[in-house]
Amino acid sequence: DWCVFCIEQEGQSRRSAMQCFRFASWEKERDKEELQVPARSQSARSNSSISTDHDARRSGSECCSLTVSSEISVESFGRYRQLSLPQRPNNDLRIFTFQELKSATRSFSRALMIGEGGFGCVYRGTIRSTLEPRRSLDVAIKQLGRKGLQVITPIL
Ligand SMILES: Nc1ncnc2c1ncn2[C@@H]1O[C@H](COP(=O)(O)OP(=O)(O)OP(=O)(O)O)[C@@H](O)[C@H]1O
Repeated sequence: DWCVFCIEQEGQSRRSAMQCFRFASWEKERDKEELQVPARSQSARSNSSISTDHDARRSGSECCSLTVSSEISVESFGRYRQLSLPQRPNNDLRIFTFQELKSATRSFSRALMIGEGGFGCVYRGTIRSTLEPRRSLDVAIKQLGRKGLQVITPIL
């Protein structure tokens, strides 16, 4: 019911932004486990390390990185509510379903694993550009692992 993600721009500092979003259980029931990725916005602009596929097209970079977990329970994350950002229905975030990310990484195939950090494994994936649907974007998708949750605990 929670997703954590970070967005990174190729060629810049790896650790740039990490935020938590809460997803209501009814959304899950409707297969709406979603990951929100900042698109072009004022707030995104103010953080130069956040990458969007619009920006990617402008900069020539086609790489961004996401972190997602499908296994985190409400119980285990309930105490981290203070980290969540309000859902902003009118924002310009791009939303991915968990299913899309799963497909992009061929069910988080080990063959597509490109690295592992303290919070989980990173996979190479391919998603469609919203601006040009026929265009594919290479992305790095990070899946938050249980080890990652253990890392979060002492910080809070
Ligand atoms: N956008 C990316 N493009 C290519 N490889 C990446 C990308 N993001 C991560 N990786 C690979 O995955 C590895 C782990 O990345 P990750 O971001 O998880 O590292 P970390 O910052 O040490 O982890 P954490 O933030 O979880 O502590 C990297 O060392 C790199 O090899």
